[in-house]
Amino acid sequence: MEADIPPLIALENVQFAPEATPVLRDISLRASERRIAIVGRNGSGKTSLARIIAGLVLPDEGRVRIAGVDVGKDRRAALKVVGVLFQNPDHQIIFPTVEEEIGFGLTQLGQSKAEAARNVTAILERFGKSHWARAAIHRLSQGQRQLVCLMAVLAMRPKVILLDEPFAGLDIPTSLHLERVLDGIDATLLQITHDPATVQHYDRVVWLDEGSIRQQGAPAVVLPAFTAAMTELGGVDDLSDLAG
Ligand SMILES: Nc1ncnc2c1ncn2[C@@H]1O[C@H](COP(=O)(O)OP(=O)(O)OP(=O)(O)O)[C@@H](O)[C@H]1O
Repeated sequence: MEADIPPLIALENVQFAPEATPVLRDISLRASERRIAIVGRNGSGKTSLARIIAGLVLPDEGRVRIAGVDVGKDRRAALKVVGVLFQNPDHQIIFPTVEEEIGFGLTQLGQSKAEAARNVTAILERFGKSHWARAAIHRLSQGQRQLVCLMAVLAMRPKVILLDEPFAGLDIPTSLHLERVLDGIDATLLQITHDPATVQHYDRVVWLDEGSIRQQGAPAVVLPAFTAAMTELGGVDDLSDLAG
């Protein structure tokens, strides 16, 4: 029976309150769509939610299962089911060369050095970037470093890829290139964004507001409501009223 198939992303009553202040309040989400967006104001809890879904942070209450894996407890299994692309590539790059950076995640998955090297070669070929293998990462532009991070995540073949504002800081041609690359990816994408235009073709939009899900559903329904609310706030708001 279809109802018995667990959803790819399953959150039940997730609460997160570091320093006793609630950041996420009773979040429940069951989703199996291939393209899911998370929108919300600054400080509404989007990145916190992404970190919990990736298993990088444990919630104070509630259950998180991605493809059936308890990502907070089983870190090795979590690496196989969920990958993360942060807004700033420099927050995730740790190695000096492109091949070392991409290879690291693969050896973390348990691949031998030879197997990892084959997979590094394959992903670089797929993106037409074989000549980057020995390149010093710090010499690449921000957009190029972002692409290295994306290749590193894709090489690990996770079922779900979390994207935290992946277009921030990228110029228009680089953004369009990244958008085309993302559109062609098989995995489920969960994208955090402030730009409704980049996710209007998605399957589902989740609107976070002060740590709770205010609305979720089809982009054609949720995005206009979100944009109208943000525009209204923009008319009266000042920076001292930023959420958080
Ligand atoms: N570990 C933590 N300790 C204390 N406060 C935290 C912690 N993590 C997040 N917060 C607070 O939770 C709130 C939500 O932060 P979060 O980064 O999840 O929001 P966001 O929606 O991603 O914001 P933005 O759009 O500005 O990136 C903020 O007020 C932040 O200061």
